Amino acid sequence: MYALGRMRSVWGEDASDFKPERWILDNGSLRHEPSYKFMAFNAGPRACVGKHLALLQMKMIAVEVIQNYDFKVVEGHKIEPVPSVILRMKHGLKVTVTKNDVILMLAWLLW
Ligand code: HEM
Repeated sequence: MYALGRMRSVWGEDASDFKPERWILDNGSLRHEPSYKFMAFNAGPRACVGKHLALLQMKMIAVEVIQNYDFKVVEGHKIEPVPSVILRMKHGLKVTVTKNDVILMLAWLLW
């Protein structure tokens, strides 16, 4: 898959593994990578000035949503990226969203 191949070439063979500890050095400090490895906000003197605000908002939304809902990808749904500068999903991401074990809706997350 294009996106996974690209991720591995930048972040290593275990790129798709959930490993938060990959960002912590043996001495306990944070590991920094060159900003050019993550192009969404670009890098250098004209990089996006809203980057930290945007990332903070995304994290706040993710925490709220993950704490209150469960997401399950609909079986058989084809997950395919669109090869482009930004990472989009060709068919969206079809998921079942549940809260307190009650099925609320069948949602299409287009991003
Ligand atoms: C997901 C959200 C965002 C993405 C992906 C994004 C991405 C980008 C990119 C790619 C650039 C061009 C950088 C370059 O020319 O090298 C840019 C510039 C800029 N962004 Fe964002 N941005 C986001 C959110 C925001 C927010 C929330 C703000 C303001 C609160 C903001 C303010 C700006 C400004 C002022 C520039 C121009 C910087 C300059 O030319 O010196 N952006 N952004």
